[in-house]
Amino acid sequence: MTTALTFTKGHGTQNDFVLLDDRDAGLDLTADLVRALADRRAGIGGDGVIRVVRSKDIVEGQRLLAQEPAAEWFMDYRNADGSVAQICGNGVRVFAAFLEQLGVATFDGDGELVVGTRAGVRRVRKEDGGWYAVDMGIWSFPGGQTAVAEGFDAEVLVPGLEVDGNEVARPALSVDLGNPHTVVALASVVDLERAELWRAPEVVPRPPQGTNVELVVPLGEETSVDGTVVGRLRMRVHERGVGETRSCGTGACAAALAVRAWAGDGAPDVWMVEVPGGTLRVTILSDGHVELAGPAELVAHGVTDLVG
Ligand SMILES: N[C@H](CCC[C@H](N)C(=O)O)C(=O)O
Repeated sequence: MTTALTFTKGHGTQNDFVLLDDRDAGLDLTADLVRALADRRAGIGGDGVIRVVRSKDIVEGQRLLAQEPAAEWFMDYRNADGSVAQICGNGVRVFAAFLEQLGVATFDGDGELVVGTRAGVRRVRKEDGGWYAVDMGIWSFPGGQTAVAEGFDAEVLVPGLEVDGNEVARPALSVDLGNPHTVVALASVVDLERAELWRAPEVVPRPPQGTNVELVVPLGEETSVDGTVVGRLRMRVHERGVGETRSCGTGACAAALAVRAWAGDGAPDVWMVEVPGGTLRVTILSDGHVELAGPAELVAHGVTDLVG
């Protein structure tokens, strides 16, 4: 006998998720159940599944409770293929919106909501225009200063961008946002659109835990009304454990960090990242953190018999 399972559907710039309220920690979220929920034909459909659980009720959350301020709620994020990922930037914003809808979001005196993830705690603020801004924490270039100086530490073969029938090994820069990313610059938006991301790009050397691959085209800089120089870039992404998605928050951070590194000194710290599902704002902070801002929408609520 199946037990009905309530769910909420949400997205951040069309990176979409099935959200589950597991405040009583009674759900056994198996990889099979994740795949069934995320299936766009036989299930509800999503790039990922997000479970709301108390930090005290999940091992990865318990270790966070020793930190101040404690994150009462933990975002248990899973990719559509059932794999576990450390962090999901678009997902954190949608998770915060879901907590608000459940009536359990506690923004502190500084207007911050602290949530737990497998990559550590993440701090969320709401902006006047309705966007959520998330401190995505400390980032790094796993290839170190050598990779930054040379501009790359990997190569990527992009499907659909062969030259005279031959695959082209394109230089790429690895970026760690708590989850792995590999960023490739393309010469034009025409190439960006030509890439056939229904096939996985090949990354050399192959990262042992896989990687999210971002294809980027820098679009220049502009000066905003407050005088801030803002960079713009366009991006498509092939996500680890999913395939091509319409957006990737940690991927947008990785893309901005790579493009700024390639642009060298004097490049902007604020980037507007155009993804197929919308636009995100990335702000590279002086304390080694990076901030991701963008919308979060909850679009449906329902009951499913898919309980595994
Ligand atoms: N869509 C997510 C990234 C999921 C990354 C996941 N595919 C992985 O295995 O790291 C985001 O907005 O950051």
